[in-house]
Amino acid sequence: MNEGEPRYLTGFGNSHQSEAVPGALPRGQNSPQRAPLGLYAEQISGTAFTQPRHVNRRTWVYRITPSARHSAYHRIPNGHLRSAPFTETEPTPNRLRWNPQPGADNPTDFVDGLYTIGGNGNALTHTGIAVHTYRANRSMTRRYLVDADGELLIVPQAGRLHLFTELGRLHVAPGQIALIPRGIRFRVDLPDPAAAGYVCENYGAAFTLPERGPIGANGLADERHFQAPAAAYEDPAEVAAPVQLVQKFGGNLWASEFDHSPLDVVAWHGNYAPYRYNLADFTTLGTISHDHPDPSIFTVLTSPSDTPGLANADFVIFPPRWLVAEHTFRPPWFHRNIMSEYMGLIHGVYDAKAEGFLPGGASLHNSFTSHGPDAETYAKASTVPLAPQKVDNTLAFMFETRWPITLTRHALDAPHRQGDYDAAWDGLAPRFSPDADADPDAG
Ligand SMILES: O=C(O)Cc1cc(O)ccc1O
Ligand SMILES: [Fe+2]
Repeated sequence: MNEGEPRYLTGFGNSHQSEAVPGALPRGQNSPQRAPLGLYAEQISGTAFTQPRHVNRRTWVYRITPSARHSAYHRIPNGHLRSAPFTETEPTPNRLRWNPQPGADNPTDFVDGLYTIGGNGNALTHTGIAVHTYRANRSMTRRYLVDADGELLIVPQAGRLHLFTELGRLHVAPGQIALIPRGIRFRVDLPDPAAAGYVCENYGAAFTLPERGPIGANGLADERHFQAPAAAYEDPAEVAAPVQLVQKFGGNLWASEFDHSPLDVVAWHGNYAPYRYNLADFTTLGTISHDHPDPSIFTVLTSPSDTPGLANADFVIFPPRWLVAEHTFRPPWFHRNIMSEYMGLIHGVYDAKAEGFLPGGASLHNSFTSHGPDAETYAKASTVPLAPQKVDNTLAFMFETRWPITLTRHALDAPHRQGDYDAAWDGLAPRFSPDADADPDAG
């Protein structure tokens, strides 16, 4: 059940059904007196039973051992993992940027390699997000992870990840993303010597696709490009018990010893499932006349809040695209927003930053901090002849969130944080001249 390319089920939020062994899924009902093939039935509810149908998420699993059979959890060290509420540092109005974080020296699996940058909200009241990075150089062996605090949006930057989840296997590479729902158990194998990337731990409402409004029925991310895993389970004969299940709960790591693999689901049906998505499948829209659109046009996934249009978090990408706007300053404009923006770079160069924003690096522009193009980008983009231009070799992303992100102590004091980020805007000298043309670019 463990070899080769995984099989996938198509569609975002679909009600899927999948059997690793034919006949494992009961027909016509969820909980027969005895489930097929000697399996145990269990329901995993990602939403309250009574939430409206369009957001209701639950999956029925048919497993070898009930997940209830395990010993007590005990606390284990959190390493560099931290949770909301974030109180280690004062929220900062400064613009911050980090160089790529050094890789791990010691043997480090995905759990050990989680490193929290910061976040907002509260893990226990299911609001806000945490931003983490990961650096790993070995597979999780006889070890599994489950996060009761939030869902995990994993954005690989270097190295592939093989995710073996309760519901089956997902392979992801840089340029793709994976989402592990809250409460779903998994482990991470590394087919390459090392892996690095970013994680948005979403404490709030599950990520969903944004409304398209006047865009119409197509464009942005399409439901059919999301893939959930087909059922797959670890062969009990191949798992050397005891194994450790690490649970993130209330901001801390806990561990329980299991005498069997927690990945023992032989069949499942429902709509609460992990998925992967290839960012190259995103249909990128932009202006075909003038002016730079707001980046909400690049939203892949959104975690709504109780206020319509105000996201707990948005996952936004800046993929390769054509720029054709006439008489327009084409890169992002100077701006200050109520929303807070954590950005990372998967590869290439980001169009607002000619210098210093590196693949594997990151920036944070908290609520109402002034930012935008650096001096070099401004100088070029305000004078360049405006022929149609392909922005290629680039893939940046943003975790945009409704509340300021408060940093962890280690992220604020990190040696790889750039001390001179403010200098990016130093070269923007005043150019005001009352006698100049009123509107030299008027179209
Ligand atoms: O700050 C950034 O680079 C992200 C961003 C991009 C854009 O095109 C418009 C606004 C915005 O915050
Ligand atoms: Fe911004």
